[in-house]
Amino acid sequence: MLESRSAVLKLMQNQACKDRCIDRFPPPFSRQFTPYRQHDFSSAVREVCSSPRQPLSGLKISKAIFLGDVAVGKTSLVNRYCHKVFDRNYKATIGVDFEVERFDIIKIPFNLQIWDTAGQERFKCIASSYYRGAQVVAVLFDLSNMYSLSHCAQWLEEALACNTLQPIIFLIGTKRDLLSSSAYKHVEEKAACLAKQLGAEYWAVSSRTGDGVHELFQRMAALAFDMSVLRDLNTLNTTVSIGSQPLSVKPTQKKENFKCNGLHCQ
Ligand SMILES: Nc1nc2c(ncn2[C@@H]2O[C@H](COP(=O)(O)OP(=O)(O)OP(=O)(O)O)[C@@H](O)[C@H]2O)c(=O)[nH]1
Repeated sequence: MLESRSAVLKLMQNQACKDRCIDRFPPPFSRQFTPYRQHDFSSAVREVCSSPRQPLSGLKISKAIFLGDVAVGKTSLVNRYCHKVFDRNYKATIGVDFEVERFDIIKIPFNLQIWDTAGQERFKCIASSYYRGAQVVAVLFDLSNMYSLSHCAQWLEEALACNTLQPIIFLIGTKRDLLSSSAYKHVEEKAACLAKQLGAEYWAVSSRTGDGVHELFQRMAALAFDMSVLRDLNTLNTTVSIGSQPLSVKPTQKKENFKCNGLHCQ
């Protein structure tokens, strides 16, 4: 009995490790809908992380903020990923909620702080006081509510106004399960165009079914980690010596425009 219980525990631990250990760079939702075109961690990051004398100090932490209109599904997305649950009932977030997810990225411990903010106008000034220092800005909209898409630029503008360094930006369509394939395609065209204008990576997910959720967070963590290590290296020096080989540090994340697939962006 005890043996089988510890076997189950071990299995669960292995699964948790598999979920949170990232060695390969996770792909975007679509290669067309991202300004982040790299296929792997930056070579400087791989090199410094595999060195026994890696100069990175302390635990790596990045802050991700989740923004968007009321009831678009911010809390549901965070809860689906962090606690593997989905609640049909709506409970408004008051101010902000906070979660920390621990990853092992190319064998380096990394914490992603997830700040789930309130969409309701009356809590906005509390929520916006948490925007500062975000390395990731995730703007969410409800795929079944085009109004929520039209407010995304405003949400992003407010987040960027509080941050001096350029964050990694995601535009995330939620509640994918509520749309038929053809209805979804129509929304995707508009959302992908907006993502391009905002310099954001586009994703569509469902917290109810879990579709795309794990992949999204893996991608978010990997991009945030890569950027964070590059920034550390830049601050340490523009050149870090590993053994006798000097390691050149590239500038932070290069952003490129992505194809809009022949669509008209309005
Ligand atoms: N069908 C479906 N419903 C969803 C999904 N995600 C969220 N919901 C529902 O949408 C409603 C709002 O979800 P929340 O996660 O509370 O929304 P929120 O953006 O955190 O809301 P605020 O805290 O007020 O800003 C709830 O009733 C959820 O059950 C989804 O993927 N599919």
